[in-house]
Amino acid sequence: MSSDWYPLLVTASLLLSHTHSLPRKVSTSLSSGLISMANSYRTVYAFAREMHPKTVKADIQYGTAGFRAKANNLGYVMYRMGLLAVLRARYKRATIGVMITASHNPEPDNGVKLVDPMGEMLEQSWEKWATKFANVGDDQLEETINEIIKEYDIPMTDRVEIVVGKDTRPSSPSLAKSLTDGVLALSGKPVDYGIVTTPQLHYFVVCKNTNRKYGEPTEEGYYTKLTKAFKKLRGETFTNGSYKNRLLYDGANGVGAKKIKYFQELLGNSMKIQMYNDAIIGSGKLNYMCGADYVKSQQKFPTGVPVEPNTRCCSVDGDADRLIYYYMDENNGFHLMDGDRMATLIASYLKEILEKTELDLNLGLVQTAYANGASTEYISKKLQVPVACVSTGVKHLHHKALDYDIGVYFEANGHGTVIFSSNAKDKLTETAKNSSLSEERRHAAEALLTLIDLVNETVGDAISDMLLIETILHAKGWDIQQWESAYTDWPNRLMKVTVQDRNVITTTDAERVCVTPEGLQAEIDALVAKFDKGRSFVRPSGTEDIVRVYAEAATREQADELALQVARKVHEMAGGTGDSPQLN
Ligand SMILES: CC(=O)N[C@H]1[C@@H](OP(=O)(O)O)O[C@H](CO)[C@@H](O)[C@@H]1O
Ligand SMILES: [Mg+2]
Repeated sequence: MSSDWYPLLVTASLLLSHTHSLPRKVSTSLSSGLISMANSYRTVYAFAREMHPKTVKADIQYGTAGFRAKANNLGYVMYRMGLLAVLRARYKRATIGVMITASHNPEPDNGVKLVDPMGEMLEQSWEKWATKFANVGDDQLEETINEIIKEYDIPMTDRVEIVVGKDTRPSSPSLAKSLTDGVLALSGKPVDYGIVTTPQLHYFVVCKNTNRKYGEPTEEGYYTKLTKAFKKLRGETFTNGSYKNRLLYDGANGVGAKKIKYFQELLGNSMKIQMYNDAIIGSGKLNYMCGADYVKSQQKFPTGVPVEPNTRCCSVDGDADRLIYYYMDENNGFHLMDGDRMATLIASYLKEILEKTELDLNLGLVQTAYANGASTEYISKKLQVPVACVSTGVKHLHHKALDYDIGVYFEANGHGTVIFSSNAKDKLTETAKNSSLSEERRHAAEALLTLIDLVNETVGDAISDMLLIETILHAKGWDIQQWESAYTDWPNRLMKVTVQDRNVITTTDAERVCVTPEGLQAEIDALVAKFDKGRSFVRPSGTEDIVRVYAEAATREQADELALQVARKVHEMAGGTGDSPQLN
């Protein structure tokens, strides 16, 4: 297939996209001169590249969360992702999303990830194309575009929409401009939603690709859908038993702080959310000593939130797709309620309500190897809900959760959601409508249907998850201590090891078994065997240039010691750099 025609479009759209900044007269003569200029398309194409030239020699890799780097190194990557998004959209004949964010990373960083038509992360087989697009020289870009068009036989005539969102980082607007230039260069139609949370962006993409069946593709549509469901489930009584409808909320000085204001307004008295860490009114920096990642990884109370003993608090991360709950007890003891806790609470509640519907729908929970062993044991043995373990990264969890009628998935770091199959939705709708069934069955089905509207099924969504957790605690009449009492976490420790090349570590069995370097797994097994309740695994990070070591054991000291010994083994056998690992 010849694709020699597309530079014509490039010429046209670039001229059009840049004419807005030209004086009217010049602009008109440029537009009318398009055809005669067709032969000089290469110059125009080069002009686009000159505006976004490749500035970094070193290769970067499309990882677990797309590309992440220092923001000032990302302009050309954005431009190229704009090109790729259009190609992907044409191939899928659907709207594709692009989110500009570096999530929980520091403010000077930024990043980009593509969102597939049904809200999934970019399909794995295209990750290598994303990596290739980002790394080829400017002069190979055109050839690379031709190559992908040929490989997938991409129809290049459709006018496709690319939905763009960004977080609050100061670098985001100019990066969005580079991205948009890429979209326009291939005659795509960029739809810029401005500053939104990552899960809002996923929601817009799905709304558009389902012809609005999933909801209205607007911010207002999103707020209305979630708050309406929340209020319906809460009913007229806002407190219940030990449950109080007051929550301290840490917005991480990011988009999560901006957007919670709409919820505060729409929820009225049904839920009192007291927001802290809003950079707009305070002076705090994005994710700095606050936010979900800080709280989870440091196991510390964030700055900027007042310490009130035994009061329920939560933190979201920089793009509001992760959520962590916690509280401080009266002895200043910090208690963390992470993704495993949320997953088990949600799965247990869904199981309860599902039983009342008497429907034959299968419910399952998906975790990664980082899930605390106590949570896995509790949910599989006590609650008898099947648990699957998959590789790190939301795409793996989401994919596995599709195997169930109701699939709950969470990473321990607080990223997760629930997805419902169309079979589940159909059966619930039938049951809710069937007047010959008992009131209890019908009510349970109706409650579950409302709950589906409260959940952002497209991706883990901190605010939607928070409303879901609040709904469940309200229904059970629980305070945060009652929620915590379900099980006791095994002490655990996460460590990082720096090595020359992290890819020398390869794994299998959902990353729980190390395949190379040869002999390392046997060493880990021997170390684990020395510890009571010991468990440990190692894997190369997908977002940082390090190897992660995880260890669990019966006591804190033992967990620390096991992690340290495994980390030292990794350092020794996998080309460690710098000093031998130490506990910090
Ligand atoms: C142990 C851990 O928390 N790993 C995180 C981290 O991935 P790594 O591949 O471990 O760097 O970032 C991912 C993207 O945010 C997230 O999905 C994952 O859970
Ligand atoms: Mg995030």
